[in-house]
Amino acid sequence: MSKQFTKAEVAQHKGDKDMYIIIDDGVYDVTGFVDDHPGGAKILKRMAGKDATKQFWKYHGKNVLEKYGPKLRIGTLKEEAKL
Ligand code: HEM
Repeated sequence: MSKQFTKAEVAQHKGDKDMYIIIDDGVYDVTGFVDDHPGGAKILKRMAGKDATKQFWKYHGKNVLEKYGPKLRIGTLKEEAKL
């Protein structure tokens, strides 16, 4: 079973050497990828620790996640009670 993260846990990983982002229900470690990102490091760093679902699907298709997802995905977003 893949590791589960809360949004609060992901939010702690927003440093240059420790960078997670959320896309849909997946948590991705983009630390080693950020400098290779074809869209630039800056735009990706701005989403560090956050839910980048909307931004991701605005600029990329499913094929991008199929290609890079397996290498970068480290777990799943934990379902949290909605108040
Ligand atoms: C796991 C996360 C991500 C991966 C694997 C990824 C990967 C890529 C790839 C492969 C491309 C080139 C696309 C192509 O050649 O068609 C690209 C372009 C781009 N990405 Fe990302 N990306 C990620 C996250 C993000 C996020 C969160 C943003 C926005 C905040 C972003 C913004 C962009 C932009 C603006 C481009 C350039 C689009 C263009 O030239 O038309 N990316 N990305």
